[in-house]
Amino acid sequence: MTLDIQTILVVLLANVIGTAVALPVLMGWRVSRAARAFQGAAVAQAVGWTAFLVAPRIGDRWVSTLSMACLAASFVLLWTALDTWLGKRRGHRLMLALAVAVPAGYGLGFASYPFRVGWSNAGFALQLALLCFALASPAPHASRRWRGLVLLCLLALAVVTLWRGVLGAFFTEAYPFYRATHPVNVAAALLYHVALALSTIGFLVAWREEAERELRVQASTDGLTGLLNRQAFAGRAGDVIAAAQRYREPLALLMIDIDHFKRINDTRGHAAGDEALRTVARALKASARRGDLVSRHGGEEFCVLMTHAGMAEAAAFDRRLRERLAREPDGAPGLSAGAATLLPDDTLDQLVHRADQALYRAKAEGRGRLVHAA
Ligand SMILES: Nc1nc2c(ncn2[C@@H]2O[C@H](COP(=O)(O)OP(=O)(O)OP(=O)(O)O)[C@@H](O)[C@H]2O)c(=O)[nH]1
Repeated sequence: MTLDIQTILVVLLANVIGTAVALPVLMGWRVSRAARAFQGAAVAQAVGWTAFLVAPRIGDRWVSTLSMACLAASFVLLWTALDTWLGKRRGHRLMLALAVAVPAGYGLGFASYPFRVGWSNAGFALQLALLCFALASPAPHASRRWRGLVLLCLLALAVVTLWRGVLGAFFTEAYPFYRATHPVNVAAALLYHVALALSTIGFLVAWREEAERELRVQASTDGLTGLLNRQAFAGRAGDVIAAAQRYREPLALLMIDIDHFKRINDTRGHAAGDEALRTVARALKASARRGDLVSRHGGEEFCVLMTHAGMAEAAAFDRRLRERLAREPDGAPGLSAGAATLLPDDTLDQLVHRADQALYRAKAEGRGRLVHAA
């Protein structure tokens, strides 16, 4: 059986264009930044391949150069998607530099066949290697399966691309034009088919994983302030309390309530009330240490569970919080707070109840203060 490279390339083009059109149709337009970058990469590939395959017919150096620019840009877009899905990746500048250098060198050195083939393929191989590096670098939140699949596809493409570049640059006599039926051309085109299908599946799984992560975050946070919601707080606080009791470590809980919050709503409107809640939430987050749990307990009440902390640390937190709010340029509401420390047999509810009683006393004693539970 002989494989006709012309036919493979036409089918490949149909495949690439079909993928570029199908992705936004299936995924929708209103997707995350990473998913949009992935869709953009598919479009850039489709435009790049179309230009690449029609260029020799028009005999146009600039159409070929445009195709190089599109293909190089598609790798940048894939890198951007990975940078979001996997967490900050290294190599961004090099990726961008290659996306400029590949088409620029190709266009300027177009007259020399060995140079342009060697240059562009070496550049693409390097971009693919950078994508592989991004996939292989640690990413604790992402599944290894889709990363492994995409990594395998891109690594194989990098090897074939480099192989093609070396042949074109240094063994030009033995390596004919990419549309001639040559083993490396057939292998590259077939591999591209498989890699396109498998890596598209891999990227779609990455997108689903992102959506699941987003849902988990939404389910555990308060929409207005971005703090933990009451339910998520209770789940995590239970573990923190159990650990503190096992290792006999001190733990403090602060219940904080905005003073006369109803007045803010009534006099300045609901939007001003919401802004006051966000201001307090920001100050709480900024005043907390790593490991402390900060939640919106409901309405205008907040809760902070401080690890390795007793009454002195709770008082220091309260002071830091008030100082921070006093520095707010647009002013900030007053707060009342109640603090309680963990007893050996406490449950979360008992701890919260004591802090709540202290908060109640703070309100009764005139507001704007911290009261420690007895
Ligand atoms: N803007 C806004 N208001 C809220 C939100 N949740 C609860 N509230 C309002 O918060 C107000 C709480 O009022 P109160 O419980 O009387 O408390 P307060 O006015 O702060 O009085 P003290 O706690 O005694 O100082 C109510 O008017 C609620 O409608 C919210 O998400 N946004």
